[in-house]
Amino acid sequence: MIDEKGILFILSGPSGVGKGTVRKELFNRANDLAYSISMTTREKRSGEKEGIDYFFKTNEEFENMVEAGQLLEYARFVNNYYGTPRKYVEDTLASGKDVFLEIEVQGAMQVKENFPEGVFIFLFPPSLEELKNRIVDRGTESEDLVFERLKEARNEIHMMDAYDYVVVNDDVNSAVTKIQSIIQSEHCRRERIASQYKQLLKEE
Ligand SMILES: Nc1nc2c(ncn2[C@@H]2O[C@H](COP(=O)(O)OP(=O)(O)O)[C@@H](O)[C@H]2O)c(=O)[nH]1
Ligand SMILES: Nc1ncnc2c1ncn2[C@@H]1O[C@H](COP(=O)(O)OP(=O)(O)O)[C@@H](O)[C@H]1O
Repeated sequence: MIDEKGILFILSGPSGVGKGTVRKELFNRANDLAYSISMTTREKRSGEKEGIDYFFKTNEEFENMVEAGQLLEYARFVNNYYGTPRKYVEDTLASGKDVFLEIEVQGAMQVKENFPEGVFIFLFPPSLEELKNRIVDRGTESEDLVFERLKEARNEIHMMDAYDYVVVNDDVNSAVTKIQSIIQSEHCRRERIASQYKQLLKEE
């Protein structure tokens, strides 16, 4: 058995581009990835469940976690906090399993500082018009918040250069297939197969 850590994959991109949709489809297909469930102070949307979609926290609880260093990264996004639990990510990677984060851009940049070996994937909208339609059609935001999120999206798209891969989310299935290919390529790139080969030679 070769002692290998899992790989950290970070899917990011503007709000409304389809990160949640793509991530859910990816997890329908892949059972060898661990999804890191985030903490948030935003209100639970109808149909969302504690510990499945998010861990829902009060501002005070969230700030205490930040203070105690329990978050790998966190960001304020449209008046709410969102953050990734450090221990879950570190323990799961150490156990050899890949971890998948779906987070906004500011947080992804913090992860890049702490985990430069992570694989950063930017989900890109087919167009800004389509991005706006998706946010409006989802119907979870008031008109003001749609405007806020679109403004944020323009800033986020500028950060694209910092990513390892860009995937256009024109069609959910093809975006997920591309992400699965990225995951496969990264495993090959990190020479897990090569190290297994070395192990085999040693055993000869
Ligand atoms: N930095 C950071 N962003 C997160 C985290 N969890 C979710 N997000 C992002 O926060 C943004 C808002 O999430 P949410 O309110 O669920 O809206 P939606 O993803 O646009 O449906 C999205 O871009 C999420 O990807 C996290 O742990 N850290
Ligand atoms: N490839 C796609 N084509 C058309 N609509 C999409 C696609 N991907 C996502 N959507 C829709 O766009 C809206 C925003 O998607 P969501 O996953 O909530 O985005 P995000 O998590 O990035 O904020 C949802 O209504 C979703 O059904």
